[in-house]
Amino acid sequence: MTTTFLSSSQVGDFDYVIVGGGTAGCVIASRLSEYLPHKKILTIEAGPSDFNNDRVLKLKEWLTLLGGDLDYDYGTTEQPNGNSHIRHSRAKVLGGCSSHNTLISFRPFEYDCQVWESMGCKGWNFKTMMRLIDNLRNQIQPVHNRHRNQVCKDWIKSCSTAMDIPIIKDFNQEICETGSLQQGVGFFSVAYNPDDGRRSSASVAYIHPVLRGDENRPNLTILTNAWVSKVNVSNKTVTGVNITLQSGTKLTISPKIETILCAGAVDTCRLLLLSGIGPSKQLTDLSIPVIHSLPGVGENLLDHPETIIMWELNAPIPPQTTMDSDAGIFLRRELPDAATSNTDPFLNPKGLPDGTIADVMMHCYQIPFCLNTTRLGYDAPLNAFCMTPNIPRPRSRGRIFLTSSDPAVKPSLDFRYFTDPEDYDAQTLVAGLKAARKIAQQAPFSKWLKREVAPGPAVQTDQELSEYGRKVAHTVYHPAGTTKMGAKEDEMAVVDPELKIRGLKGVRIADAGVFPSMTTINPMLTVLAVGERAAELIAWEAGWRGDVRARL
Ligand SMILES: Cc1cc2nc3c(=O)[nH]c(=O)nc-3n(C[C@H](O)[C@H](O)[C@H](O)COP(=O)(O)OP(=O)(O)OC[C@H]3O[C@@H](n4cnc5c(N)ncnc54)[C@H](O)[C@@H]3O)c2cc1C
Repeated sequence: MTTTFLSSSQVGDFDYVIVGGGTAGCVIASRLSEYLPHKKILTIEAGPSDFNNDRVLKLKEWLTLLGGDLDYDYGTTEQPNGNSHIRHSRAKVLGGCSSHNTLISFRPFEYDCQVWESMGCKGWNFKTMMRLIDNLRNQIQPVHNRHRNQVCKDWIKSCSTAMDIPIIKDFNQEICETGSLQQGVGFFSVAYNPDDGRRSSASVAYIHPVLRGDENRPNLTILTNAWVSKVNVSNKTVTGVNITLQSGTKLTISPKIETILCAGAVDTCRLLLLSGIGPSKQLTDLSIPVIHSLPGVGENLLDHPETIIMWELNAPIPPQTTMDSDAGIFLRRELPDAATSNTDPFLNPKGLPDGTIADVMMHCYQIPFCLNTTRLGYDAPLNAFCMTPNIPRPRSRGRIFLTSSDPAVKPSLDFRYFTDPEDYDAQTLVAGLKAARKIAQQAPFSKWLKREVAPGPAVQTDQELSEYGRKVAHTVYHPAGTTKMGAKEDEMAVVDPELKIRGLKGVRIADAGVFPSMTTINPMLTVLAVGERAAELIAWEAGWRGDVRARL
């Protein structure tokens, strides 16, 4: 059972404390309680439980959760080259963002792992990542036949013909076999149960079996509706955290062994900064005592920005779907191995060649996904189809920082969208928009289309497309990298390859914040793998020898 109550006599009972019962946090809670049955584990989640809550569990309802009571709903700072109006949804519920996202599931590319290793992330290679992902408990498969509608099928056919690229039956199988995706189109793999349309989120896959009583874990306590406000440090050792229960009661929890921070790429660094762990100048300027100087906290904010092109349809979309975004296309716009000429040493420090792996991606949306187009005056037709070109390996990077020592003030998220000096990011969107138009002219998909709504036929030149594409730019909701993993010599790294915070004992970070660079694809499976890896590393240190391959 989950609980919202903890008594003051229990504060010293636990061996491990996990902050955040989100995507990675649920994996770690489940695995640690399995691997170390004699250790007591406490998971502290700010939001409520998702157990038996169909409002959260029904995947198709995902959009209704955004901006609501289960969303931290972060804004962005002014984005001179992009869109300053983007809202960054982050879930406040057990399962974290895997409880309100679209659960599109991709394995990382071998190239992504090579770049990570080249940045000092020893042991995070493709073989290990594939082993960890093979071990995930989520139910993941390509969109079921019963959820494939005719518009989407026709779109896939037209993508294949117009761009002269293969239809991929199973993207993840392709990644396993070849290490990446080149150009191709197909239905996504999704973590869901096709029989009832419910999520196979981190909480459903890892925690619900315990809550249902199918798995017995007397050593696991899941405290919900409890906010962690501070990480406590003494003599360069994290001694635990301060929390506020739903009742308002404040407690200090002191684990016997370790604290694991899994509050996500925004909230882990928010919590660290408020605790005095981060860039000294920022903290001093805000009169927050510097407990441990770490310049990298909040830097290296990564995301997958996307833009949108929308058509009105001749007829309503047939009802079959998983969550209105069932398929996607991968393209290559740059010459082979173009990444070697990237001049930013922090993005690809060893100049690893990227061959011809995909560098443009588009999701399709079978709904009017018009959050950002209506603001510019475009209409929102009832029957609409959108393509959303995104930048798989973006070159602009931003930062998260505090503007106040008041914990109630949300941190500022400055993504610095489209600020890379080579204009690579904006050009990628332009290439995507042009490809989308080419696909729209191709039967059988073209037969469904009545008119292009946005940007509309008047917008034609590369410059016009770039301007439009950046103005309506949105996020694929993938913030990462703000407490990045890296080598000892990299002073901007926040954690080492064992996920331990530099210079502190008794603490690790395991969430999307540890990504040193962005994965080419949607990150959720990689975050789940970070959770699996963290659990192995922690359990190994405590004497678990369940999988000898777990050693670095
Ligand atoms: C709308 C949306 C759609 C997405 N779609 C996809 C997709 O289809 N495929 C994909 O691969 N990725 C997708 N993503 C991204 C993916 O879901 C995230 O990258 C991933 O889930 C992040 O996991 P995490 O463990 O880092 O953080 P989270 O899952 O966000 O977990 C953090 C947890 O910590 C809790 N927490 C935060 N602060 C505190 C605190 N102070 N005290 C206590 N608890 C706290 C939060 O409530 C939350 O439960 C999407 C994301 C969103 C928002």
